[in-house]
Amino acid sequence: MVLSPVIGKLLHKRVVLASASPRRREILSQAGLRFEVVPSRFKEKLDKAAFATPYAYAIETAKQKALEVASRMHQKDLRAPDVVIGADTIVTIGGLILEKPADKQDAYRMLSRLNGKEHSVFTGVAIIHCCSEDGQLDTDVCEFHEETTVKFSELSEDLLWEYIDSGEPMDKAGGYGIQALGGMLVEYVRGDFLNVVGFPLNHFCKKLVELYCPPHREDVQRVKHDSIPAVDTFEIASEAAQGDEGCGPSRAGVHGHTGQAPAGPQGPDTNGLVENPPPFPSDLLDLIDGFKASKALFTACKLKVFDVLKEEGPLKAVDVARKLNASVCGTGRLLDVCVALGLLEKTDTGYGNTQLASRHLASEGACSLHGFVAYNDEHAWTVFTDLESAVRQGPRAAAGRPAEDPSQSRDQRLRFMRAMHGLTQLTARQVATAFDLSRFASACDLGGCTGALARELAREYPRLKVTVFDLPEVIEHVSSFHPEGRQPERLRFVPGDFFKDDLPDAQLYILSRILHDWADDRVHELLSRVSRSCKPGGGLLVVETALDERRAARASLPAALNALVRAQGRERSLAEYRSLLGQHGFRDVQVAQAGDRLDVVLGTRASSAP
Ligand SMILES: O=c1[nH]cc([C@@H]2O[C@H](COP(=O)(O)OP(=O)(O)OP(=O)(O)O)[C@@H](O)[C@H]2O)c(=O)[nH]1
Repeated sequence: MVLSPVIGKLLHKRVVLASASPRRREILSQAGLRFEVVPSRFKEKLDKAAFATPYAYAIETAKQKALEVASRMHQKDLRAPDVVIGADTIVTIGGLILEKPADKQDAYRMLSRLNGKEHSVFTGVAIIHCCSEDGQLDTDVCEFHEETTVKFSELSEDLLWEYIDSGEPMDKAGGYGIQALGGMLVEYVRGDFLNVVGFPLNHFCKKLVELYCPPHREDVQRVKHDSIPAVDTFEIASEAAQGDEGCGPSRAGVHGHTGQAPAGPQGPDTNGLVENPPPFPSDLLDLIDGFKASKALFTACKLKVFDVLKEEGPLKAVDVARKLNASVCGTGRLLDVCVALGLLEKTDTGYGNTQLASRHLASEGACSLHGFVAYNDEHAWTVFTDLESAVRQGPRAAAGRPAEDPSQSRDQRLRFMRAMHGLTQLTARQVATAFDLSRFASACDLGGCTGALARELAREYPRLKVTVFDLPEVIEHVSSFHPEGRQPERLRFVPGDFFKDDLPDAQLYILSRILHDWADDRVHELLSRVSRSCKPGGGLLVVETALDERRAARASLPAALNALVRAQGRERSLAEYRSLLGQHGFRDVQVAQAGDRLDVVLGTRASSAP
C-alpha cells in the first residue's frame, strides 16, 4: 500500500487535531491517522485586511488554532503532544472572505452571493511539531494551503431557503456542505474535493513526505542536474519511503516554517560518504504490539468502558474509574490507549466513544460484537497459546486436548451463542442477499443458533418459512436473545441434533459456519443426511470463510490459523466446498461473496441420487 508509509510516520507520535470539525476528524481517521481531538479555543477574529491574500489569513488562523492547543496542553501537563494539526477553511468570492454563517440571514447572504458563480475554497493547514524542554515549549511550524474552485448552479430562492432551513449551512464555511445536501447546489469542482470539505488530505500527505522522508542524496544530486524535483508526487515519494534511508522518525527530518526538509546527508561514514540507516520498521513494530492492542480492546469491553461512555459520556478518567471500580491511573492509561486505537475520542470534556465503539463494542445493540470480543478474550486467546505446538506437530497435536466444544458448560455455551449472534447479525443481510432465494418457500437453518440469519431471511423473503434446527440446550436460551418478545410468525425453532435426528422438511437447507467445525468424515455424514432430506430441485446453502487466494490474504488468515489450533474440523477452499456439494448430489453449484469475509455456496439437489 503506497499510502501507509506516510501516515505511518505519525503512528508512534502523540498527535492532536486542534479542531472541533467532525469532517476533519473523519477525513484524518479514515486515512489511518491515530490522534486525539482537542478543539482550539482560538477566536477566529484576525483582521482580514492585514493579510495580503485570503490564504495567508486562513494559514495564520490555522496556525493560531494549533498553537493555542499546543500551549494549553503544555501548560496543563508541562508536556505538549508531539504534533498538533490545525486547519481553517474559508470561501472567497469577489475579494470577500466568507466563513461560517452567524445565522440564517447570514447564510442566505452568503449562498445568494455564491449562486450561479464560481468561487474559491481555501484551507490553511498548520502542522506544529512540539518539544517540551526544561518546562519550555519549543515549536516548529510547517504550514501550507490548498485552493479548490467550486461552481454553484443557478438556484431558486425557494431552494436556497429550503437548504438553509435544513440547518446544514450553519457550521460550514461559505454556508454549505458539499459532502451532504449542499452537493446538490454544485455544478462542478476543480481541485481537491476534501479541501472543500475541510481538510486537503493529499497536500497534507505530500507535506508529511517532505517532512519525514526527505529525498535520497542521489535524488538531490539529480535535482541539481536535471532540475526535476525529487519528490514531485506524493505517491512516488512514499513508495521511495518504503526503502528510503530518509524515513527515520527523529525530529532531525522536521524543519521549520517553510516545511522543507534539508536534502543533505544523514551522517558521515569513515570515507566521508553517507551511511544509510535502514528504513524504520514501523509496520513491524505495530505487528509486534498487535496483541497488546487486542488485549486492550478486550479489557475495555470486559470492563464495560464502552457501555459506560455510551450512556454517560463524555466522562473524565476519574469518573470512568469510579464507575468501573478501577484505579484512576490504570483506567486513564487504558482510555488513552483506546483513543490511540481509534476506539475513543478525547476532548476537553473527557473521553467519549467513537461511532465505531458505540455501534460495535457496547454490549447492547443490533450490531454489537461485545459477545464476539468476549469469546475471543476468554476462549480464542487461550486456545491460540497452543499455536506453537500446533505448528510444530500439525493440527493433530491438538487432538489430545478435549474438543473445542461450545456446549461444555452453560456459561461457555452462552458465551459462544453471544459471539455467534453478534457475528451473524453483522453479516446476515449480506448472506441472505448473496443469491436470490425467492424460489424457495421453506428453509431450515441447521445449527442456526439464535436465529439471527433465519430472521433476516424471513425479513428479506416475505413468503419464506424458516426453521432453526439446533441442540435443545441451545434452543432453550434463544428467547434471551430476542428480548422484544415474539418471533416472527414464519420463524420456528426445533430442537434436535443434525447427526442423529430427522431433519425438518424444507426446500432449502442452510449450513452456516458449521462445516469448518467438523473433520472430513463427519462432514460427509452430515452432507449425506442433508442430501437425503432435500428433494430434487431443493437447495443447499453453505456459508463459510473459505481458504481462497481470491480474498485478500488478511481476511482469511485467522481462518487458516483457527484450523491449526482446533482439535477437530478444518477450513476448506472453495474448490473443496464445490466438490463436497457435488459428491452429495448437488448440481449447478454457484459461489458468491457476502462482504469481504464470507463465501456463500449454493447447490441444487439433482433428481438422481449421488
Ligand atoms: O463543503 C463544506 N465546506 C466546509 C465545511 C466545514 O466548514 C467548517 C469550516 O470552519 P473552520 O475551518 O473554522 O472549522 P471549524 O468547524 O470551526 O472547526 P475548528 O475547531 O477547526 O475551527 C469546517 O468544519 C469544515 O469541515 C464542510 O463541512 N463542508
